[in-house]
Amino acid sequence: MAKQILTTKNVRLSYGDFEALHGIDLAFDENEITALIGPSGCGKSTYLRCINRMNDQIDGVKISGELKFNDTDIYAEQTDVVELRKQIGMVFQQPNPFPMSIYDNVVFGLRIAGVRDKSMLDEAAQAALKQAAIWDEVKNKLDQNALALSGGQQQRICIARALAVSPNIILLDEPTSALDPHSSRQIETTLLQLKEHYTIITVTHNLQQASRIADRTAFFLQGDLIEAGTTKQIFMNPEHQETSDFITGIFG
Ligand SMILES: Nc1ncnc2c1ncn2[C@@H]1O[C@H](COP(=O)(O)OP(=O)(O)OP(=O)(O)O)[C@@H](O)[C@H]1O
Repeated sequence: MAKQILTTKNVRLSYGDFEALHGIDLAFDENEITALIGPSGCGKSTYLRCINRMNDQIDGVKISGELKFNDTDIYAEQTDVVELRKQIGMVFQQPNPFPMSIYDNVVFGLRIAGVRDKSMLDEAAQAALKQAAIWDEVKNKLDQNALALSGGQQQRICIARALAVSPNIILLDEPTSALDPHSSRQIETTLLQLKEHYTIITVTHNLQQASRIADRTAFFLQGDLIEAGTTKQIFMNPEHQETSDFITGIFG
């Protein structure tokens, strides 16, 4: 039986007086891709950011409920957020490589963690770039500035940067929405390969993308989780009318 790696129970989040999440119960199995879908403003990104405490920095945010990564209580006082983010990495909508070489981008997290050994860094950089399916394109120019790469290549560098610190879970917030169709498909192929080693949670507006890559899909609407299930069930046989309306394009 698949192992649950992350469980969230009754997650509520308010920005000041505005409650953006109304009590989300959702669990994730290891080595699966889950797509979070729903119309704009329904809380997908807010929920995703709760998982590695990226909302903590926002003024006036209140979060309650239980979020557990394996046995770690994500919001417990003693939880080390830097350590948590090593294990739960994140890739954003806009590729955001740092203005430094490809190599320095990929080993950035390892250096922060104190790794200085050159051969360890080299090995980790090569492994992460291979896993992110960009090694062949950059292996001869690792000292080139990452900002000189195309958008799709930059996004795969960002994926490599997230992978280099050996996370368990990778969160992706619309990772392909700023990319052309060819680059998007390359990222999709990469994600499908990565799920062998990682658990992947991705926000997407692209329903075809969700149906192509996700094992499970969760449909959000106005701060509620309407339903979650296998992608096939959500797309072919949803339990709720709102899900069906969204999938068939009646709203959203
Ligand atoms: N920093 C913030 N301060 C106040 N309100 C916010 C903040 N971030 C998001 N919101 C509000 O919370 C609600 C959920 O936003 P969120 O970005 O999570 O939705 P989403 O489903 O990811 O939307 P989209 O698909 O457009 O990215 C929206 O009403 C949004 O305006």
